[in-house]
Amino acid sequence: MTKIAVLGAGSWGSALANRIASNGFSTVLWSHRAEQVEEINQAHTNVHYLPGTQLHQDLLATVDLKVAVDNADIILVVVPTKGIREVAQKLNKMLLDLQHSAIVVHATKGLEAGSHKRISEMLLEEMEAKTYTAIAAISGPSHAEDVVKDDLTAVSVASPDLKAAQAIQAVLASPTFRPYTNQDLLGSELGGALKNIIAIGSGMLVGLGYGVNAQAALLTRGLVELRRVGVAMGAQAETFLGLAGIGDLIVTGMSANSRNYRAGFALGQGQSLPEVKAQMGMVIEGVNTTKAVFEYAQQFDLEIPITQAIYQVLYQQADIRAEIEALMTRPLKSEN
Ligand SMILES: NC(=O)C1=CN([C@@H]2O[C@H](COP(=O)(O)OP(=O)(O)OC[C@H]3O[C@@H](n4cnc5c(N)ncnc54)[C@H](OP(=O)(O)O)[C@@H]3O)[C@@H](O)[C@H]2O)C=CC1
Ligand SMILES: O=C(CO)COP(=O)(O)O
Repeated sequence: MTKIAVLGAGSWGSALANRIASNGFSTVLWSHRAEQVEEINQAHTNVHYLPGTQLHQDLLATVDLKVAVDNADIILVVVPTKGIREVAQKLNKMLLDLQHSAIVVHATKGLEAGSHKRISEMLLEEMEAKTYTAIAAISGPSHAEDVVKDDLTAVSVASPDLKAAQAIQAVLASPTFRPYTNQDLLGSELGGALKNIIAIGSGMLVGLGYGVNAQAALLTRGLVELRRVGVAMGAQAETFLGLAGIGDLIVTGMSANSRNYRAGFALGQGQSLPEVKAQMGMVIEGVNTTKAVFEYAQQFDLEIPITQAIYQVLYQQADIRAEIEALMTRPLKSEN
């Protein structure tokens, strides 16, 4: 029987594990917190990360990484960007000890602070080639809160290895959850990571009281920046018109389920970044990714005025209204 291990029991790891367990696959969710494992196995809930959700009763949680990954066909890594290297190192050691290899797929949406590296680049650096048969990424518009309610969702499963992407597609798919394969791993990862910056900006606009015209302008011009940075990093331009690009930009930029949007909203309402982080209790990936992209664009002289404005607000305590005014009064130019 196909076995799937999911590493990381936050909102998205739990929702994906629940999705796969609901399809009847043997699914083991690894958490580094013993009390959370007990809650999932006994009450079938994960109240902190998915309040009000009843998880599938066959979903097994464990703190033992060996139990999770032993004989797993697919290993899904869903911890925040800053935890990726630590988890990849543990996974690598365990797979070497077990003399086992699997398809390794991640669903994390960020860039590493400092190095500007993508998640798959970090996985490849931390894991020996004999521990994985393929590397892939799940991306696209998919809030955990909606997926656990079986709201209709489509995602992309990206890997240069089409057969691996199809294997992942098969374990996730249901009449309410439709994964598409995509071979542009780089573009899919970048779309998922970079849209978080613009989602913070969209939340700021709504927090300040601006309307849908403003949001549409921001998302559209934000997409231009995503594509510009993505193509400079080696992505295919058309990926940004797909689920991992505009799809995810719409969902995170328009929905109060998004942590990045909610963070921006609270900043727009006048809260400070430390206050917002303390209250969220979940990862806000776009904050570090804004810095990573700001630095990358400076290094390669890319024009990304919206991202630069959001960077100024997050890292230089710039006034949001002043940044908006500066953006709106830049020299007039052609759209393309
Ligand atoms: N939430 C969503 O709807 C979606 C999220 N994503 C992406 O998925 C990734 C994870 O997000 P999400 O699930 O929301 O995050 P959460 O903040 O909800 O949960 C993160 C989980 O990872 C655990 N964790 C963190 N570091 C480590 C580590 N070093 N070792 C083991 N476990 C660790 C946390 O444990 P602890 O409780 O101890 O902190 C927590 O269980 C992010 O990159 C996000 O952008 C993508 C699509 C949808
Ligand atoms: O990427 C996501 C949905 O596709 C989740 O975004 P947030 O991390 O902002 O909630």
